[in-house]
Amino acid sequence: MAFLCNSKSSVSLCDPQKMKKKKKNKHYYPIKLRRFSYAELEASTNGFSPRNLLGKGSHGAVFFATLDGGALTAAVKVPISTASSSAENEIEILSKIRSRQIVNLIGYAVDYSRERKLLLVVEYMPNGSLEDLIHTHPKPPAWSDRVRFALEIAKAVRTLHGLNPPVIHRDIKSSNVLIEKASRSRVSDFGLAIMGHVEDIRALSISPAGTLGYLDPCYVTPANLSTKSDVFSFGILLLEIVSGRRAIDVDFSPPSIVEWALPLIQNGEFRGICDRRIRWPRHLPVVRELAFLAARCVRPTAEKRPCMEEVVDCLERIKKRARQINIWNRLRPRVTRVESSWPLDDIDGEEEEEHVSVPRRQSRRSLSGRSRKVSNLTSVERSFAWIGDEMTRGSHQMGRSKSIGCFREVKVGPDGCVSGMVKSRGRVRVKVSTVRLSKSKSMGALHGGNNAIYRGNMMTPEVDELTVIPLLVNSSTNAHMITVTRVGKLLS
Ligand SMILES: Nc1ncnc2c1ncn2[C@@H]1O[C@H](COP(=O)(O)OP(=O)(O)OP(=O)(O)O)[C@@H](O)[C@H]1O
Repeated sequence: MAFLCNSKSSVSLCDPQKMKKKKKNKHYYPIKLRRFSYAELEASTNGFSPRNLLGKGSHGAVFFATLDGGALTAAVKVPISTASSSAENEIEILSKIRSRQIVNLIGYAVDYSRERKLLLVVEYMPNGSLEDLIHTHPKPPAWSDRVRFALEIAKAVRTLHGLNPPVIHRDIKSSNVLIEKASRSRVSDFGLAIMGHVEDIRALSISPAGTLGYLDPCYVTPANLSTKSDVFSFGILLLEIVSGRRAIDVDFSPPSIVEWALPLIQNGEFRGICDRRIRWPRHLPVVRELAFLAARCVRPTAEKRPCMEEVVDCLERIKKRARQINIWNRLRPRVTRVESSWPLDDIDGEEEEEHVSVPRRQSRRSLSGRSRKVSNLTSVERSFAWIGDEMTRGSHQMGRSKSIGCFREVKVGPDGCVSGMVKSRGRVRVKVSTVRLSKSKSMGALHGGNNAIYRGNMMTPEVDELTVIPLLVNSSTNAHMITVTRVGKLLS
């Protein structure tokens, strides 16, 4: 049977006959499932050796396999006998879908010797699951990665819901999100997924299923099934991503993540739901928006939850905001405190106090007159703080920022003034006559000379769309590298 494909989606529902015609479209991939022999899979997993075991779930075990003489690495899912219907279901659905957003099916094998079990061969994801990453990894993911993961998962679910007929995954959770080599996340495990129009599925009276903690409370009878059940599970996953706590965790009171997080969100206590293992102060606006989005996804009334399209849009905005904050973090001199309405700086001791350090050529003492804690901000630094504030309020002015080059042939005068040429990677070559490096080590602020201050940015008069930010004075080599950042939109 052929199904329609949304050309914008990277998923294809495939009819092999039509695939030939569509082959040129990069969104379409031919789906040709390979049939492996049981012996082949047995050999490729060293006889399903515990050393090859990647993990166990309620439906069976997953083994690492090396096939085709080492050319193909894969994961082989061996279901427990009672779960063979889940394997059949997974083959049924994954044989029609191919996407970079999901863990695709490569092929299958039938174990004739036992209870005619179906073994699934799926793409191998070398970086484990999101569950491992959030809960057990020694270095938990940073905020920008968390937002990216949330967006990738949301896009995958949106794609599934956007198919014709739609696919409802029914088991969105952190252990079903696997991380590929390039750290991208993909949705896996389609054992419970259902393909079809909601009305048709409801008529089939398939019993509600899912994982405790992620299961939509509205979905208690087959008649209540809708794509909004996935939205609920996604909301739980989002809370897990933000808080770093499990969907159900008896170490917390209340153990249910929804009951624990919602009152905190309603009271605006975003610090309370943040994963404390990572530095977070400046990302509080991001956390706040993620939390609001999660709260909308887990609304008790399914109709009031957003659809995945809306969730993706919202996460795109949050991702932009996180990126702006990251840029701002790089631009902003590290300060003990900023004299602005920045709401995040009063966080218990998380801000680093940074003192001025001096390039090797100058003694610390020779600059001592100028050295200061940066709580005494210069006008430029204050202007930077203004940019940060704008970002927090959601200004999109800083949307386009790109490092395009760095200072070369720079001289630092005894008074701390810097002059030299900017050699950009592109065509622009800017002469910067004098900038005073009022703070060194990893950050500095520019002053005076031929530079003008425009809405908080340092701007060379020669090229009005460049912002010159001294980022690094490499004292070990005496090379003075100053990053030049293009912030065109700010100047509009
Ligand atoms: N394609 C894969 N590549 C690498 N590791 C995988 C792959 N698929 C599964 N795993 C690992 O095996 C574990 C078990 O996966 P499986 O899908 O069987 O169960 P689960 O999702 O953890 O739990 P449940 O079956 O109860 O939903 C996963 O947590 C993951 O660590």
